[in-house]
This record gives sequence, C-alpha cells and structure tokens, in this order.
Amino acid sequence: MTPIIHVENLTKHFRIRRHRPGRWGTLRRLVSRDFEPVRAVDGISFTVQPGEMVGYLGPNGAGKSTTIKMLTGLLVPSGGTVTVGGFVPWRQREQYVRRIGAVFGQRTTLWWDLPVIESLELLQHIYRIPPDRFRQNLAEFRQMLELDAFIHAPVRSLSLGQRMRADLCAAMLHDPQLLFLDEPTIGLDVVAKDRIRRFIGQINRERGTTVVLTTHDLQDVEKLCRRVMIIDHGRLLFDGSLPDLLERFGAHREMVVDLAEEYDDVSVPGAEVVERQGLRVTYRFSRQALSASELIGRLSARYRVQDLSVREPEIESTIRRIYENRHPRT
Ligand SMILES: Nc1ncnc2c1ncn2[C@@H]1O[C@H](COP(=O)(O)OP(=O)(O)OP(=O)(O)O)[C@@H](O)[C@H]1O
Repeated sequence: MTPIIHVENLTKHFRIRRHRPGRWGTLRRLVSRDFEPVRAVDGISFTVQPGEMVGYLGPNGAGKSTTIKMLTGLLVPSGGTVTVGGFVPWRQREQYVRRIGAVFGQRTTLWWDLPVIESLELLQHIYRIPPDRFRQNLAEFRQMLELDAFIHAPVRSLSLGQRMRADLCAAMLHDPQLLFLDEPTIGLDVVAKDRIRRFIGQINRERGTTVVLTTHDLQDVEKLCRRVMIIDHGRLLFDGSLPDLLERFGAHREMVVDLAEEYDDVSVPGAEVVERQGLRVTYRFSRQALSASELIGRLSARYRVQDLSVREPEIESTIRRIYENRHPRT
C-alpha cells in the first residue's frame, strides 16, 4: 500500500537569542545578534499507511507540535521531505487543507463570537462542501458528538469539552482523509475524554480516516492507538506497536502467586519479593533474565502453589522510564 504520510529526514531548527546571565547579559542580549540554534526536530523519518491511527508521544519540548505544524503546512522545514496524500503541505497549502482536518486542543478553529452552527455553515462555504454532503455529515456528527444542546450558543460560551466536540465536528465536515489531533483531551474530565475518544475511534473505524494523535494522556493511546511513535529532543526513540513497546522497554513483569500453605521463606532465585500479604506473594522478575514459565517451574519446585497470574508492566511507567533514560536501545 502507498503510505499516506511520507516523512524523510525531517528537521526544523529555530534560532533563539542566547541567554546571558546578569544585568549586563540582558543588555547585551538586547543589542547583540547572538543566536543559538534549537533543533526542535532533528532528522525524523517515518511513514503512515491509510487508515492507521498513530500516537505521537514525547515529553514537553520534545518536538511534537513542531512536527505536526510541518505536517499540516503551518511551518516550513529546515530540511528533509514531507509528502502527505501526494502533497507537499507548505507548498500546496490551499489544496492541501481540503484533504486534512486538524484540531489543536489549546485553541479553537471556530469563530469565537458566532453560534456553533454558523461557524459550521461558514466552513461549508470555505471548504465548498456540497450541500447534501454537508447536511449528511452535520446530522451524523451532531448525533455522535451530542452537539444539539449547545449548537446555537456562541463558541465563547462553551465549556472546554463542548468546544472540543464542536472543533472535532468542524474538522471532519469536509471528509478529510487525514486528521491531526494535538492534545484533543487536554483539560477534560473522564466522561468528556471518553466521548471524544469514542468519536475518534468511530471515525477511524467507520470512515477509514487516518489519525495522527499527539497527547500526554496515555489512556488516549491505550484506548485508541495500535502504533506509537516516541520522540524526544527532536529524534524518534521508538516506532512500533504498544505490545512491542512493553516487550522492549517494560523490563520487569510481576507474578502474583497464591500459595497453598504458609512458608517462612518464600524466596525464589531470579525474582524479587515486592509484596507479601498472607498467602499471596508478588514477585518481580526481569523479562530478559527469566521467562514466566521458568519462574513457575522454580516456584513449584519449592512451594505448593494454588493459583498465579502474570502482570504486565503499565504503559505509563514504561513510557516514563523511556523519557527518563532518554537513550533507550532502539
Ligand atoms: N517558534 C519557535 N521559536 C523558537 N523555538 C521554538 C519555537 N517553537 C518551538 N520551539 C522549541 O522547539 C522545541 C520543541 O518544541 P515543541 O513545541 O515542538 O515541543 P512539544 O513536544 O510539542 O512540547 P509540548 O508537549 O510542551 O507542547 C522546544 O525546545 C521549543 O522551545
């Protein structure tokens, strides 16, 4: 299949004024042309297939927004190539924006003082959406996103969750093949997040819309994305499936064992006891050093075991470890 997104050695360098300490430093900064480069995106390559839903993750300042801005044509790269659906985003911006939708969680693309419905109608004209298609899509999204309660209210009076739902509707009205979402659930409560996630999942499944999702909320990723890319300091640290991520970086697993009788010593070579409550013992063991079946063998050679289960590491702690180490094996 031909990829819908093709990114090759993409870079974006900004120049910021060099910081100098003290009052003289501030003065010199004002008059000098002393700049230092920031490699916001530093040689990234990847492809995305049509219909994929990809989570694009990274700590603050990693380069996520800069990448999304280049993919949506808002920023011109310093180097490398990007083609999305056959377009070079920043060169053919006018035609290109008809093919994509974008939602930036931190700001709305709607008109602040207009009622939601009027903003949506304006978009119909801007994108030249055929009337039938507009009516059909609007009816469908009104229902999916439960817009009716506030569709006649001005955008400025909406809650954050309502605004996000209106923005998602606006981004999808012109049937984009590709949707870029930058922090679509930021600041929302659990119920509102869930509604947004359901919508994103549904349009990806039913319409085959390709989705690139930037988020700090790992539940967004767990619930929606089969593939994740992790970026830090402008470089890709990982690109693969969630199970692969846990396999490679979730170094430890836990085994919860219910013993059939009391033992003074419950130790097992190669595993560490992390919790003991009555007959229940939790062991932690290294994925690389020991398989679960080896551990079961060692356990049952020493103790009578009633029941056991293996706990996989949480995605949250695994990703935090990647961010903290910064130099994992790729
Ligand atoms: N317009 C700009 N001028 C100078 N530096 C910039 C500019 N935009 C971004 N940067 C710098 O580039 C780096 C990457 O920023 P970017 O906003 O892409 O990160 P991010 O991963 O989206 O972070 P966050 O999760 O905090 O939004 C940061 O060091 C940031 O300070």
